[in-house]
Amino acid sequence: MAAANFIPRTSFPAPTLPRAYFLGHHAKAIRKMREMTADIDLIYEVRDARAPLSTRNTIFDSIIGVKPRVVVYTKKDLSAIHPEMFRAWHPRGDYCTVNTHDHTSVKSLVNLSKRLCANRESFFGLRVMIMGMPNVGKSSLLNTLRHAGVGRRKAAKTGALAGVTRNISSYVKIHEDPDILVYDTPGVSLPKTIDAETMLTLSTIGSISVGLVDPTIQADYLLYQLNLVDPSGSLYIKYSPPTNDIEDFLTSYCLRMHRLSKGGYPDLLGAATHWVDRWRKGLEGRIAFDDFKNPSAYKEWEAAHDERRRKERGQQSDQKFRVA
Ligand SMILES: Nc1nc2c(ncn2[C@@H]2O[C@H](COP(=O)(O)OP(=O)(O)OP(=O)(O)O)[C@@H](O)[C@H]2O)c(=O)[nH]1
Repeated sequence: MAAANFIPRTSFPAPTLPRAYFLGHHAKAIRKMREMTADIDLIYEVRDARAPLSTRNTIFDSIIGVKPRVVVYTKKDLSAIHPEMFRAWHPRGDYCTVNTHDHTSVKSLVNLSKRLCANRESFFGLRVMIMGMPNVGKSSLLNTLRHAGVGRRKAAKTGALAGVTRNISSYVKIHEDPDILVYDTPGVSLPKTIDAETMLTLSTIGSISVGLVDPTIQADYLLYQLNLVDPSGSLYIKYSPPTNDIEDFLTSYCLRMHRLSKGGYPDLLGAATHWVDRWRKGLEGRIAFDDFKNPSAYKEWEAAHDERRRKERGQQSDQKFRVA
């Protein structure tokens, strides 16, 4: 189809998807977090800056209660969301955006933590617990804080796949004078049914287990999102002309990237995995899910978004959904 005539899809047909990703160690972690929070002074609630709403887990609200919390948006180097959006969402300033691969970007988090807990007296120092969905970068954050604060090496194992951390860590000192002690926790997903759009977003950014959602569906959802951002197809033009057809796109991608199977046929599944992974790693540019427009629209959008999800949960038989 000629680029000038190209019209992107305005809705994505809800595919048949698993609507939950809640494992035994998630439930165990929640129980343990509830037990431990009485002795915790501050929570770092970690979300992915590419999908700030989809990686917000409301179960944490009930665990955290009235404890001070800083929302930490990781992967800011991969996110296309304007910093103003985060500022508009957190007018009290109790958040920060970080790239956990950059030690300088976590310093503001330490300063904010000291400020938030300035008037408390404790023999133990400031005790912080990190919480967040799987694969959002919690362990990477801990390691970077430790390196920036006390110059020590990696304390927690990290990995590109969801579910690397399985148990709550013992505390790790990330700052001296005042002492700041941090506990890492396993990524926890939503214990209830997840709406289709959130499930697609979480799987495309890698926050649920590989294999739960077909890579071709992830690639199709990515193509749909990229076409919404730029209908000229510029975000993937080096592989294919603008298209709404994932098979056409993946076939062009295979030819361009020489991804052919033994008989010379395009390896569509391999291409889907490869392309999505390149976006996850930032090799194709920055990306944003959860559809952000401008700061003033943010609050209304968030309310509409939550309402839509509530409705969708009530009408699970719906075959189609629209992105706001
Ligand atoms: N580009 C970029 N990658 C990041 C950032 N933070 C984490 N990552 C990568 O994201 C992946 C997941 O990071 P982890 O720290 O293991 O995530 P986690 O939240 O501890 O994961 P779970 O063990 O599933 O709970 C790793 O490949 C990290 O290198 C970031 O700020 N920028």
